[in-house]
Amino acid sequence: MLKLFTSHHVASRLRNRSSHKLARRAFLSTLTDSKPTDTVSAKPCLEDCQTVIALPLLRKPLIPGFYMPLYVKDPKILAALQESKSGQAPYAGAFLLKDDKDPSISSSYSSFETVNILDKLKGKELLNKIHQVGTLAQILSIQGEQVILIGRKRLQITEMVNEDPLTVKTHHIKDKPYDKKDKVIIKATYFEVISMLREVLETTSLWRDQVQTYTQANDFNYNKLADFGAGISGANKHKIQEVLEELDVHKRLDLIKKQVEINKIQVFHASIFPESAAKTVEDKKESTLKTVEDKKEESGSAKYVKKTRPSVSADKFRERVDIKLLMEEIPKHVVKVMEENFEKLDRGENSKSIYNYLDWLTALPWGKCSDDNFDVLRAEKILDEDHYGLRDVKERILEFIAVGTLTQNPEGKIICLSGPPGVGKTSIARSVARALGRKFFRLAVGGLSDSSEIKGDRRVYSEAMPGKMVQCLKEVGTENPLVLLDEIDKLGQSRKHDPEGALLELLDPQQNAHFLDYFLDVPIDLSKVLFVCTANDTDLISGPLLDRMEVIELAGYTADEKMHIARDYLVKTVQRKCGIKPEQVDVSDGALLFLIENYCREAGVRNLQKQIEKIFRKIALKLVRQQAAAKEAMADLKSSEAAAKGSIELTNEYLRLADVLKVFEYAVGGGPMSEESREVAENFMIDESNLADYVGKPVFRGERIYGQTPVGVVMGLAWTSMGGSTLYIETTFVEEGEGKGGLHITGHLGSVMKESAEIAHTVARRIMFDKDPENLFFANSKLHLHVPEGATPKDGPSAGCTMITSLLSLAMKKPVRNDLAMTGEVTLTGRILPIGGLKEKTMAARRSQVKVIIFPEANRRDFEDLEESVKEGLDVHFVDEYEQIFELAFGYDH
Ligand SMILES: Nc1ncnc2c1ncn2[C@@H]1O[C@H](COP(=O)(O)OP(=O)(O)OP(=O)(O)O)[C@@H](O)[C@H]1O
Repeated sequence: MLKLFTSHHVASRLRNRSSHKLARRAFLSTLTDSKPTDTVSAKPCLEDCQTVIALPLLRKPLIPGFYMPLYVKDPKILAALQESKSGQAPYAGAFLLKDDKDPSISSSYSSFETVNILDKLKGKELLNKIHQVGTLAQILSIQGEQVILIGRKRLQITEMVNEDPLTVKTHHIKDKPYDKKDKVIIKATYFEVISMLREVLETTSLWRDQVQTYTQANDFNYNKLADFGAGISGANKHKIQEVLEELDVHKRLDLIKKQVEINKIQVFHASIFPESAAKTVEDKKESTLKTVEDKKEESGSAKYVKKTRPSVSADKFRERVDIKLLMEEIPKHVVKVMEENFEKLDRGENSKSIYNYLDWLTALPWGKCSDDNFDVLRAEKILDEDHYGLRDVKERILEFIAVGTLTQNPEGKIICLSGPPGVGKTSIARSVARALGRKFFRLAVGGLSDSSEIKGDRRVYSEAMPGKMVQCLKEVGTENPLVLLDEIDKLGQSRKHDPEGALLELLDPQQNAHFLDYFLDVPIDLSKVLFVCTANDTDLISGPLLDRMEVIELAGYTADEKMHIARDYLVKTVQRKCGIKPEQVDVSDGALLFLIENYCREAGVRNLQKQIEKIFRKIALKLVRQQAAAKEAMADLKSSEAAAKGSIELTNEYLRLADVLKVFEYAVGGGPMSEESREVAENFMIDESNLADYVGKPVFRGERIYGQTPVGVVMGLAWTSMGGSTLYIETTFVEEGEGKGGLHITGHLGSVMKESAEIAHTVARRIMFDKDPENLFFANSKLHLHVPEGATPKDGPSAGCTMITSLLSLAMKKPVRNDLAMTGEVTLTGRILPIGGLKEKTMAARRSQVKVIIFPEANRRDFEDLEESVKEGLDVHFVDEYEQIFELAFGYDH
């Protein structure tokens, strides 16, 4: 079931957010484009920017390629920066402050400000306090007091030009050229650093965030790698300044190597000395090096280092959220909570739970949404590309997208895709996400019995975790993913833990804009999430949940549809997944049809897919065996050839093996296949004759038990959550005696079906009496009515007409026509009432070679709405009264 849900709050939330979003877009487009924007279009070549305003940095130097937000309070400086930005040279100089121990300086910035002490220090005094080597920084944006810079080049101050604001003349320093002969060593170090950085990035998500704020990841050379490494290594500011000042590329790479190594050790250290790791470990790094190495050896596991929790100061988290904060993307109440926890870390309260908490809180994609794509034509193409048929479902999804196009707001109901297994519910939801350009997340709610899975744990114990929705947002990295709530009809029951209540809160537009996860303990906005649900049986979904959904039924596929799906989708996908080239295997239509009809009589295509996978796995194995045999034989021949010192003649067998090998190398390695090789390639042709070699003998036992239906047996049609199915109603005579008339019922029937059988007995008796008052069969016969397969529970009223027919057949000793099936509820007066699951029942009848079907008149419209391929070749009758059924079932000539 596909449920597309957006809150009616969405519109207003989007409106509120739109200004931020615009700001974010503008910001990102500037970030990703290092070329000048409109306002800086006349910017001169970097080389010309020699005279710049000097901005002191307190926390760390600005590395070329990285962004840095600043908070500038001095209006004079702001005006100067503004002037630079809109003028010819949108640049400033960023220089690390040498000494930050001066309390007057430290107290002048809040926990989120990088630093602004320009109003405290001026002119020469300031000049003396900053490092002379810094960075030429492009001014990307200025919003109020917030300035965003991106590092471009290294600079060295040569003289002061102006005192207030401090303006300096600089020269751009270049890396030392390296000798060609050093290139090999540099290259080796380069690769070493790359592999170490890879390891570091696996270690912690904190550094991964920093990578995202780097602009030149696609354009790496030795120099840039060293800078990049410095930016993400987590080194302290003095080390980074050292890297900034180091112009020898090899030495710079070496510095990074060392730094990354130290950080890995720091991670390890935090794992074995958690309490001491709480304090700043910078100073301890070098001294603990030895101890850690010893412990590493003791544990004998290098991997251990990777898996452990790094000790970080609040700065790491601050860095993670700095830009989001500047863009006001994080709600104020969350900022407040973050700040409180940062302060706890600053005070040294470095408990695992604070770390964990902040790790989640700061990692959420506050304000970050993927842009919805409401291009209907593109969406249609994607849906058709991924799925055959499913006309109604696709139409409904396109309607939803069309509404989004007109309103720029994907408001709609939650869509619930309901149908038997394997009809494509999950995969269509995935396609919708692809069509809309949203991230996809599948949340299996089947069997879920504890609301904490959705709402998270309270942070009363250290292993507490947030709920699935928070995990989802962190994983997808956007606030507007498409979340598939899979198998919502199988939600577990628990009064105490009430998972349904948690789901209602999640799906309710009134509540989910302020969804409260117990672990996060701050409301989060889930109104932009698009919820889609799936279910096999919507009857099992509780009323309040179902009320919020718009159900779209996926009834199952006809044999013809399955053929298309198998040939055009399943075979191609499975073949690709098994690494087999299309020209190597040909599965004939006949084989596919045989599979469909004799191996997988199901509503969906799940089993069909499994059978096709079986075929291709067997072929893959054959190919691999061939290759191994060919290689072995070739090696043998080569060695005997060598033994004979060239005197051996290549036999035909050798040549054949060599060809097979070439062919195989093509198949496995994807190399070009020569024409010659192609000829000897073993092409696998799968048809009806050899299908059993791949998938075994047909396992399917037909639903049809009787070739010729005997007296007292009639075929009915049933609906189950697995799709439609045929079922027989059998009645037999037990004993006769005056006044002994009665009915014994078996077959694991539910109460409704049992009542139905009693009604059928009464109606059949009346009909018999009307037709032949002399006939006392029902009055004097004890009868037994059974519905095979006795182990399967059955219920529902729709077998009423089938039961009456079965009883009358026995009473008249006349079998019904052989190719007949029927369904319909019957009242005591013999009127026929409508049934559900008409499409599934029709398809089940087709699968059992039924030619004539009797449906209630009230279902005529449902039948007419079916696709032609489902209706084709069937003789369908619609009836209001049982009398009409009597005519159809017994009024035939033998
Ligand atoms: N109309 C279709 N066209 C192409 N492939 C299809 C179609 N319907 C189903 N499939 C394929 O069949 C397989 C099973 O589908 P899927 O897992 O989406 O079924 P489902 O309805 O979600 O089943 P379940 O209820 O068991 O989760 C998938 O590989 C899917 O791509």
